[in-house]
Order: sequence, then C-alpha cells, then structure tokens
Amino acid sequence: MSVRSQSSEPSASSAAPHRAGFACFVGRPNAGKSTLTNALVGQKVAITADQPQTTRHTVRGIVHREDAQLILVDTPGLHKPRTLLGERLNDVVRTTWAEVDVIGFCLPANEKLGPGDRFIAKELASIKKTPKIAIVTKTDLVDSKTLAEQLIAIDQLGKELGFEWAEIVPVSAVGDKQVDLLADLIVPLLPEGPALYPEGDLTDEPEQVMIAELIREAALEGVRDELPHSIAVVVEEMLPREDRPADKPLLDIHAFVYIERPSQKGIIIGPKGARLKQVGIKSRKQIEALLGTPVFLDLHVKVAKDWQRDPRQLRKLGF
Ligand SMILES: Nc1nc2c(ncn2[C@@H]2O[C@H](COP(=O)(O)OP(=O)(O)OP(=O)(O)O)[C@@H](O)[C@H]2O)c(=O)[nH]1
Repeated sequence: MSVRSQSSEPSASSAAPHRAGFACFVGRPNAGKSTLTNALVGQKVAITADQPQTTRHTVRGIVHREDAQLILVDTPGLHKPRTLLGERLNDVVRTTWAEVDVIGFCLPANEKLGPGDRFIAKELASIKKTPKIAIVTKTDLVDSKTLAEQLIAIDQLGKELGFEWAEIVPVSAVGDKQVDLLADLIVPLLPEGPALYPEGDLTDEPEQVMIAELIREAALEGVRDELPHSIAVVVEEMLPREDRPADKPLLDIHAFVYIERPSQKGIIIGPKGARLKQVGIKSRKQIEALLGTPVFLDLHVKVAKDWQRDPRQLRKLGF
C-alpha cells in the first residue's frame, strides 16, 4: 500500500510536459467532495451543506497550474435509487465516471467503512481503465490511530474487490492539509496536452445554475429531515436594470424556489417572511461576489407537487 504524506518531493519539474484533464470525486453523501473541490480550486464553486445530497448539478472547478490544468467534475452522491430523480442522478454519476481521467473516491476519516462505501467501491471496480485514488477526507477530525486503521481498511477494500488504488491520500480540506499534494498526485495521471480552458475560468457551469445553487444552499441552511430533497431553485430571468447610470449598474435576478408540498411553504418563508428574507440577503451577497456587480434578487416560493417523481417537472427543473 502506498499512502502519501506532504513530505514527498513535488512532482512538477520544468522538463515535465503540460497536462490537462478531468477528475471527479465520488463518495457517499456528506463525504466532503464539494469542500475538497472548493479547497483545490481556491474559490467557492461547489455548494456545501450539512445535509447529505446537496449537490445535484455537475459543477466543474478548474485548477490552473503551471504544469497542468485539472478540471474537477463534482457529481452527486451515488445511492440506492428510490425515486426517478434518484435514478437519473445515478446515471449522471456513472456517465461521468466513464468520461474522466481520474476518479477520487472520498471516504471520511471519522466514519467506519459501511455498506454505502462498499456499494460505490463495487461500482468503481467495474470501471477498469480509469485510475482510482482513495481520498481519506476530514482527517482533522480523528487521531492518528483511527486514521491508520481507516487507511488499512481502504487498502483492504480495494484488494477484496480485485483492484489497486493508484494512491491513498489523507487530506483535510478544512484544515488545508495535503490538498496541494492531492493535486500533485492527480496531475501525472492526466493526459499530456495544452490547457482546455482559458486561464482565470474557475468553472464553465452557466452563471444561472451557479446562482440557483447559491440560493438553494442558503435556503437549505438549518432545515432538516425531508425538506432538503424537496427544494429546487430555478433562475427565471437576469436583466440589467434600465435607466441606471453607467457607474451604478444593478442586475435584476428573478428566481423561483420550488418545494413539493404546500405544507413546506411556511418553513421556507418563515414567520412574516423573515426566513425567506434572510435567504435572499445571504445568497444575494454571494451572487454579488460571484458576478462582481450589485444585484436585486427577487425570490418566489412555488409548489411543484411531487416534482421528484414527475418526469415533466424534472425536465422543467433542469434534471
Ligand atoms: N472537519 C471537517 N469537516 C469537513 C471537511 N470537509 C468537509 N467537511 C464537512 O462535511 C460536510 C459535508 O461536506 P460536503 O463537501 O458538502 O460533502 P459532499 O460530499 O459534497 O456532500 P453531498 O453534496 O451531499 O454529496 C460539511 O459540513 C463540511 O463542512 C474537512 O476536511 N474537515
């Protein structure tokens, strides 16, 4: 087993050819995939939340280095499908796996390997060609003994399923430990070639989707149980406000927050609209930071009955 730590030599040298390619992080919900994507890219591009299953769109983060361009594709968690949405999400995940150059399997250091991890690992074993890196996330939450046990268990899991991990790397995205090393280890696995995206691009996700994700992240904060799965956000319109002086532009953004049942409306809106107002304030600040322009954000809550089970609604909501 080869477990890496930061002390290893940096792999980039001036003679090394330039590389460019795609990697995706897989793992159970809440394994830390989005946080790791953000840490690698160095700017917020994927949404993170305390609730599992918050990533629905394939968000790409782009790491620009002198020796390489690494394009990160952040997929939703693979899981046992119970609804049409669940099945579609799993299809998205598998398609992504077959297309990337490297798969990073994220396993939290603070949770013993479980049936969910085995389910994913078995699926990974069937993707023969793509190199697989095991990434042990959230190492700041455990002591060294627990970490060592986890590393051994992961090595063993690969052996049981008949494959070798290309690397096993412990990281802490929150503590910024070994995140750069992870990039150093992924880069040699990418094909040689010029950069695929212009420098400075952090993601090619359409702005409207990123904005919708920021609003959904704010709307998810503090809600528990069923609700996270029931929220979808669609940006309907983005228009520069007319009659504004050139040095004081304002962008009008109209968005719908969809929920599945009328009973959920009160939770999202809050007493006298207080909660929705907070969601608006919080996401507007983030949208302004993303776009670099002042924004007027208009949020409406709408009921789309059982949208997760209705193919027509799913299409409308972008799935
Ligand atoms: N302490 C600690 N917490 C972390 C770390 N990485 C992620 N977390 C936390 O773990 C939770 C889940 O992280 P996410 O990055 O949203 O996980 P995910 O795998 O993208 O989740 P899904 O979108 O549900 O698939 C969040 O509360 C993060 O703050 C880490 O390195 N250390």
